[in-house]
Amino acid sequence: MDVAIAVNGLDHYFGTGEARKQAIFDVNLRVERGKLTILMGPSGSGKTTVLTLMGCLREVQEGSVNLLGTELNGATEAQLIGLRRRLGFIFQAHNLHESLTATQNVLMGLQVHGRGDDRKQIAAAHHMLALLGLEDRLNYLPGSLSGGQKQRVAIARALVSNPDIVFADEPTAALDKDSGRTVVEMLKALGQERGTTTVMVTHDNRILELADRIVTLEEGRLVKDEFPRGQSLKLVRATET
Ligand SMILES: Nc1ncnc2c1ncn2[C@@H]1O[C@H](COP(=O)(O)OP(=O)(O)OP(=O)(O)O)[C@@H](O)[C@H]1O
Repeated sequence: MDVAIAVNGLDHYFGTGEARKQAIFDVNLRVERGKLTILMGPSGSGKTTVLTLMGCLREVQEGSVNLLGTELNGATEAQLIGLRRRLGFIFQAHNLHESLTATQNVLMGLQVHGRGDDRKQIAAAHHMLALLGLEDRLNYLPGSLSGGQKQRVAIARALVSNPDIVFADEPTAALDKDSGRTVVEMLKALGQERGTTTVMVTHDNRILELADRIVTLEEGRLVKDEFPRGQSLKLVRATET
């Protein structure tokens, strides 16, 4: 398979000295390019820690994370900056700039990449907002948007740069059933059309059926790895060799 992320023997610790506590234990995972992988598990099982380790948002302490062909354990700051440019992040706390309109917030997702001229960038931002059903909210400030609308602006900001990998932590939590499903269907379509890989942490049972793969963590360990469309882990491993 075409691997976007390969995790091997990943451990992670929080705290120092006597307070040092292991949160992640020997996680091994290969994430296939263009697929939607969901991370599940009880609160405190380590989902966000694994997501942020894979997304270069936390330093890899032990084990290996190979992201888009680059090893993160021991990577230089320049390598990490280069890699982060190829990633999109959608988090629960959407961190929109309150003084910027929806369009301007989405443009932030492009300007850090320094791409294209203004007109093209604005058209891309408007297109992405329209895909998320916000065509009549382009010039609204976050303060005048609902929680679900703000979340969709954050999603547009993450996707507008056409990232190779999208890391999403509870992206549908603030959305009603239909808009939650629409967002996940969009991420799936991006996988099929552009090869975008999505890794998503969710408790939202309503979207599980859309996943290509569901990985379950418990107490920092990977305990289940399922392919809902009947493809078994064994088969995938067999085609790798
Ligand atoms: N910054 C931190 N300092 C100390 N311990 C932490 C820190 N972040 C996470 N932990 C601990 O690591 C473990 C895994 O936390 P993590 O946030 O990854 O779990 P989670 O599965 O994402 O939980 P939730 O579903 O509640 O978001 C927990 O025991 C948590 O208390």
